[in-house]
Amino acid sequence: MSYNDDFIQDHAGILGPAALMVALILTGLFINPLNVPLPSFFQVHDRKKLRNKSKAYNPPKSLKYKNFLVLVNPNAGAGMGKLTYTEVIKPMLDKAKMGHEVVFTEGPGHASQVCREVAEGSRGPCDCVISASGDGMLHECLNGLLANVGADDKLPPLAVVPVGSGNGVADSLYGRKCGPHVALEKIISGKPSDVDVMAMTYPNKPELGVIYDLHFFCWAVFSDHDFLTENTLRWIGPMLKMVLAPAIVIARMTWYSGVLDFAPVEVDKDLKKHYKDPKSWPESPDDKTMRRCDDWFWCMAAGNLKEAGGDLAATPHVRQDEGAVDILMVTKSRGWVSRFRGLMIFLQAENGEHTDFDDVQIVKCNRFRLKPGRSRFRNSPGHLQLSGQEQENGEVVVEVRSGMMRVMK
Ligand SMILES: Nc1ncnc2c1ncn2[C@@H]1O[C@H](COP(=O)(O)OP(=O)(O)OP(=O)(O)O)[C@@H](O)[C@H]1O
Repeated sequence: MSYNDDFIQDHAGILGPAALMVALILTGLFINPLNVPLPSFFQVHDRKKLRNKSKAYNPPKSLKYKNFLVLVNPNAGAGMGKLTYTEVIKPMLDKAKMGHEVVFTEGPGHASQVCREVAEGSRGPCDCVISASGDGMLHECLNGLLANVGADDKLPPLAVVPVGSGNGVADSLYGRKCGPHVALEKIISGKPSDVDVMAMTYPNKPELGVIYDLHFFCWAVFSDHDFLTENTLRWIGPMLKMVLAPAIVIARMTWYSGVLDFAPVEVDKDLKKHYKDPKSWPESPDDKTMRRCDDWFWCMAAGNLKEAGGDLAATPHVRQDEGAVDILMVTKSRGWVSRFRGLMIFLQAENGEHTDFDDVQIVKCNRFRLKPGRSRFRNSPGHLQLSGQEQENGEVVVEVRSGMMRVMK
């Protein structure tokens, strides 16, 4: 037996864990394949990559907007908010000679408070509010800006630099998986464009006021999915949870009873083939301008932008400024959808091709009312969400406010 063999035998108990530790550190430093949140010490590899790309940025000569407010969620996604600010946002804005104020948010509610101050004019001039975050904090910024808005108030446009786990707004505005450099480049040289806003109220709980969203309303399968990614599976990191969550919701295949009334609007001729004829549903007994879908739902969502996040083009034909949203439904009246079929719908939604399935129904509307019921076997009320943010569950009315906000793109 050689000296090496003796050494291995004597230290067998410690060598295994030590090797594992070294492997983990190397993985964290150089690869991080699961994209798990890492302490800043481990982010050397990401820092270099981001810095080099920022160095290559060549800003246009004359730029109209000068004062940006940057809100950074340091805990969004893989915890890359601060790093993205120091290695991408600050250097690129400096290169473009744009002034900016930065705020690192300290927790939920902070971004909305700052945006409220912006809307009230108590924070100085602001040409654009950039949320370096996922969809959730952008939703907060929108609600802060619109909290006390008057009809003539001129609000700064919103923009988002994607650092979250769900980046559906950035995917829709700047291109899927665009990354922070591409998004910021488009923001810096972009111009404001109108975007519709969904205004949600609770008819039985007026004290909850109005909650706004410019992206995605969901109930049933999408909100079950987002509840898993935001809560139960948050600790395993952004990449793994995005793989596990769809697998879990498809395995469970939960159906919810509910009553949906929607006010249909005309669809462009060339897009009609992707939409269901609203006359397939009866008039609502409560409102003759609406159609009623009283059914079991596996899926019910309303999208104002094409991308829901997580590489799903859930409502691929909607436009951000048409004064309407697209409702996506899978209901029992077209037959109970099997798990395999559910999986196919998820897979096809990656390219937005699910809208051509017979059991997927898409309608365009400018107002809807949802009375969510309970799930079929577990009697669970499910979840209501706006941009992945959990909302109080109950009967809701959603109205589309045409061009109520602007986004920089
Ligand atoms: N410093 C902070 N610490 C913890 N949570 C924060 C902080 N700042 C903001 N938040 C909250 O975190 C939530 C999620 O934010 P965000 O969308 O930026 O991240 P995310 O990880 O991508 O989440 P999502 O899964 O919604 O995409 C929001 O509700 C926001 O208010």
